[in-house]
Amino acid sequence: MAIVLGPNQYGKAENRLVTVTRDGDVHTIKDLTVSTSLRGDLAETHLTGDNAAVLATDTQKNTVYAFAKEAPVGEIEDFALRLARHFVSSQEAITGARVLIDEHSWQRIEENDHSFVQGSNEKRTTAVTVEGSQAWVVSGLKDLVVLKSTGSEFHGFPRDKYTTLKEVTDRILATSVTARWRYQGSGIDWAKSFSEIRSILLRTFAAKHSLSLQQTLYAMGEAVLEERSEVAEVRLSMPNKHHFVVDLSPFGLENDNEVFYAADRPYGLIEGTVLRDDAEDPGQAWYSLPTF
Ligand SMILES: O=c1[nH]c(=O)c2[nH]c(=O)[nH]c2[nH]1
Repeated sequence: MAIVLGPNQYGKAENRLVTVTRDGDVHTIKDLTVSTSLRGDLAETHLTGDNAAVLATDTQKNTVYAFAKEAPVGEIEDFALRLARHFVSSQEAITGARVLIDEHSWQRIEENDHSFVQGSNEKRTTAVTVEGSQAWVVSGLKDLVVLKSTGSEFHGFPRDKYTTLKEVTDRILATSVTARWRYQGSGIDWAKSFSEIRSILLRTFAAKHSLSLQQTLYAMGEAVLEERSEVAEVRLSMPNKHHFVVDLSPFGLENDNEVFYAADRPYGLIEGTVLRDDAEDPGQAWYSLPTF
């Protein structure tokens, strides 16, 4: 029996980067959390502590900030691609790089040129992987919280001796959507694609009469694939943010689906992938991202 080093990567996680771009007096800000990780011939540092191949995580952090100055950050996908390609092309030992970026939202305060209010907690995301000359872009969003106050039912599930859940034909359906979609093809307008996919997800959540959150999840992924040819695969993670009808009968009151207890845990966690059956195999890079 021999003990060997398995897959490994290293980098600087969650660099907080804010840029201010000035067009005369009008400022624009970008607020990003950038994580880098590198892979390659890194056995020596693990086995002997020889760091000749180790581009320090501190250097990776500095590169993120320097790149933000040297050229406009632009769309997060382009910034991530630039960084990942730089690490792979400039370091002989490094054969692969992954750059994850979350973009936090700020909105301009009224007509003010340089004051902003933080938007919701929703983030736009990207995960770019470069291996040699190949690149994969998986973009998405997280913490997109949505609720519909009707148009949702849940019944027909098995009843065993532990089942207490009532069947319902009208309930609140609420979730916090994490979506990741894998791009295929080239020449993609990242900003336009993002905003159209986001509105497809919202529109489908709202319009689809739901018999289960699973059905809603599939419909949301299916709609993205039907409308956006640049997307090969969509992964969705959707916690069921339960809203329980409060029993008001002890107070002699009838609750006609009007008063709810919004539970924060435990929550049902519904996760799934919707894909084209002829999508090209993305290889290891996609599969080694977090599954959902
Ligand atoms: O849409 C739902 N899917 C479930 O799997 C489930 N399970 C549950 O208790 N409530 C719900 N709702």
